[in-house]
Amino acid sequence: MFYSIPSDTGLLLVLISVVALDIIRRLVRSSRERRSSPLPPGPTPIPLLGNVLSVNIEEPWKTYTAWKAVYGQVLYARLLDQEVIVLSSQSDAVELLEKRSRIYSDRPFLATRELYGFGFIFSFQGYDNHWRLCRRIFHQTFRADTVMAFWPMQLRRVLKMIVNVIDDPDRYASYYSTFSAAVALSAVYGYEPVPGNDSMVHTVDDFIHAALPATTPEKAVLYRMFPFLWRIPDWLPGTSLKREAKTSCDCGVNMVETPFRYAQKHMETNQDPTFSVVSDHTARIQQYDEPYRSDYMKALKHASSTALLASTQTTTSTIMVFTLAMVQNPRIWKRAQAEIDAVLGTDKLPSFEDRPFLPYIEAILRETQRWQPVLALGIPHATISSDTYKGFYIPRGATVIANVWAISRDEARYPNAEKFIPERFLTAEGTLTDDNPAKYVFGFGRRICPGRDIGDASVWSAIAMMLATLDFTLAKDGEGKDIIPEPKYANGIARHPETFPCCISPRPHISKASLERVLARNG
Ligand code: HEM
Repeated sequence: MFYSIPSDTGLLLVLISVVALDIIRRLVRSSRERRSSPLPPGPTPIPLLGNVLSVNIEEPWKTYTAWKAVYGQVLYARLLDQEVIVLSSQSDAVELLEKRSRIYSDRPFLATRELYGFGFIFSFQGYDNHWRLCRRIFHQTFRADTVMAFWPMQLRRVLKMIVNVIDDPDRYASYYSTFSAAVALSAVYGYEPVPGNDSMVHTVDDFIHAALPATTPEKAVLYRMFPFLWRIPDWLPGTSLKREAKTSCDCGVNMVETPFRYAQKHMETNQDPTFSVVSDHTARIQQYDEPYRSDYMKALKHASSTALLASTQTTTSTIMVFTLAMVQNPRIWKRAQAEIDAVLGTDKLPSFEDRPFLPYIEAILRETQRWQPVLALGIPHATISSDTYKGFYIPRGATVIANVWAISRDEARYPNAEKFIPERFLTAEGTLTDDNPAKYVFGFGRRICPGRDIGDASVWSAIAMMLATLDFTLAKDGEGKDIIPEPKYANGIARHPETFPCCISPRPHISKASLERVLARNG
């Protein structure tokens, strides 16, 4: 793992010692700060490394969930010098991250953030004025009562996605990505990508691929433990980390600037530009003077590119999870189709006004969010000051993780939690229960996902429209035998099943031509 470290072992030992002393100094300081209350229970740490070697790096949520069984719902671990509090119940997450949000709304230091050009992603930004401004921009365009302006565009983009899937079913996953990127590009920049090979969609993909290695915990640990790696001169052999980081920075700049330039040009040349985050806020910016105007412009660029990134991965991953669940459970999509046909008939496609009358579709959406949460540990928070909770000491600067995976796997609340069972969200009368996973899969408190309303609308429209128009069956091998999908999960920015073989085809009364007619009628 450390093959790219320079061969000067003497220098290396000195530097490791410096890092080790630094860890000891910080641990001594934080233990002095500790008063009478004990830390929450947790696994026994080993000197310096803490519990880092006991964590499943690929799927840390599984380690934390296993620890919950031993140490309880509020536990403490140490990863190198990083103190971590894991909250494995919704009520503790609400109590701390929401009710005490003035303490729990910071983000932990991410060693790879600046190095890999993530500085613009405000999801990782500390709790400061720049974050507040980005958040306000988001809220003004994406709050629950304004996102309805995007509904017609979202329904149109879903239909285009379904037409493409009918045309070329083997590439379904790539059409899901185009759909998610198209909604974000349209809502944020007023840009309508072309299907297949759109250059703007590529700017997002390029950044994700370049930046992905840096999002792995191993890389963050590497840089945290050996910050001098970044200062290795370029001429030394084995400086691939630096090259990787430079590519990521270049792609990041491209992702921030290219769509933004497009949006500005579009506004200059159109009397009536499409409503979007950029058009909305470029108008608002005019009322301010410098230096606030420059701060606002910077925040607008950062909020816009963060929206593009945050929405693309999460939406695609959720639709992938839904598809897997449907292919594995034909009974469920057949029941959903029966509900749609009973409520709407077979001549009409679902729209948002129909949503309250389709509880089974809603239950499928909830179960999709619960069954395989795409952000299994949310995004970690950090404490701004120390705190005491349930008699335990919570240190200042601790990383605080809401373990969404553990919440979704609580057998008392969700019997047979590994199974996909939408009925768990329905009463005996067929109405929805009060349990809504949206209350935990979108995070908590002041950092709760600000794109949740538009994200929810994208996912609902995709699920409802796909169920109304498509059948989901097992693919066949060369001998005509069913291929049972055994999906592997990719744990990148958002967790999702990798593409798996399946057969997605139009329902008997649906054809590509009939959907194209609907699209033509709706512009
Ligand atoms: C559709 C599925 C989505 C899921 C499951 C999801 C989930 C989450 C979660 C768990 C967080 C962390 C919340 C916390 O720290 O407590 C988050 C943050 C965030 N999400 Fe989403 N999200 C989704 C869609 C979107 C969309 C569509 C957008 C943009 C339009 C978006 C933009 C953001 C941003 C900007 C943040 C960072 C907020 C901050 O740090 O203050 N998300 N999301």
